[in-house]
Amino acid sequence: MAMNAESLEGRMLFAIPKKGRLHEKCLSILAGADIQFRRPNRLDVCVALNHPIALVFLPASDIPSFVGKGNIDLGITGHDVVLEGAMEDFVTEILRLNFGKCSLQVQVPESSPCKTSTDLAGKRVVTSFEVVAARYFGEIDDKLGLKGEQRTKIEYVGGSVEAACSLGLADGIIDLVESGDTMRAAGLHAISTVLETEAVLIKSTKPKNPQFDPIIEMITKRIAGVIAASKYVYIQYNVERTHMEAATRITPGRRAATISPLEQDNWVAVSAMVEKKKAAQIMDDLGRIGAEDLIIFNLDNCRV
Ligand SMILES: Nc1ncnc2c1ncn2[C@@H]1O[C@H](COP(=O)(O)OP(=O)(O)OP(=O)(O)O)[C@@H](O)[C@H]1O
Ligand SMILES: O=P(O)(O)OC[C@H]1O[C@H](OP(=O)(O)OP(=O)(O)O)[C@H](O)[C@@H]1O
Repeated sequence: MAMNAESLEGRMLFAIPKKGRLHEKCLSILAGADIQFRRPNRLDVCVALNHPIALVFLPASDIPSFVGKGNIDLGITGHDVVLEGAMEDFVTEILRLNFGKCSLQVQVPESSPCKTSTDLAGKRVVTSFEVVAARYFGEIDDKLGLKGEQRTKIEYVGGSVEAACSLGLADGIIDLVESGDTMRAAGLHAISTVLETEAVLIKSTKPKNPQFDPIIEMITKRIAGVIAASKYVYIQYNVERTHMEAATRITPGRRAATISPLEQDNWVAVSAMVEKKKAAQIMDDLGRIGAEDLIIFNLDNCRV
């Protein structure tokens, strides 16, 4: 189906990274929020089948400026990408999405004498994040009173940043680190963290189309539910009434734990949402205070 301005009339435009690290997760968020679409091969704009929304598939790095300028109403990208696009005053990060988590770090060869970013000041730094890097080293250079040629030389490369030191192009780099595998394989180590990032849902600070506020709010709530459902599990267990207080200290729930009496005297059933990453530890702790019949349920979706 060819897309024209008419078919987009009255539709809230929602930008999604078209490829790269964030793409797949965004598709599962759209599915979880029940935004249905059929994307014809190679087409970057497609209308949702069940909402007045059009999805626009764009490079993650272009999304902040489109949203910031108001050409697109809503978008998903990385927090790092917002900062690199210098768009933090033009977009509002309405939700953290709990994926695409990594850190932007200053790295040097294992053998480098530079132990801190200050040691690296004045030298050559290669990065794909030239805006963030210039700001970061600009402040250090200012503090050290470095002028002109003495200041840190930031050079942009589009990818394979980790190769720059071994190629003799740089004394250090600024690049994203998740597991650290890329950094270690290149014989580098981190000497400082410039920022922590994760995927974010963004809208314009000054929306051009305020008529879309209600649908943006609805989609935001749905996505928040999808994220919470992936972050939390539901735990249910039985415990003697005398241990109830200790038990609810371990599983206080988001608002409060649900406690129901059991037919068996002096026993209660407790259920509560707990963070998925803490679930194993919580089960150990509950076992220690005598909780029994522990069951963990995954959540498909929720509103919290
Ligand atoms: N290793 C990683 N772990 C987690 N998130 C990451 C990682 N690398 C990148 N990201 C996040 O994904 C965003 C986009 O990174 P990615 O490398 O996929 O983009 P891209 O370079 O625009 O894509 P492509 O290389 O396909 O053009 C980053 O800005 C960051 O927010
Ligand atoms: O710490 P790690 O888990 O190794 O991840 C970090 C790597 O991931 C990203 O690159 P990506 O693999 O997306 O490729 P790119 O260099 O083409 O962006 C980033 O630029 C690092 O190189």
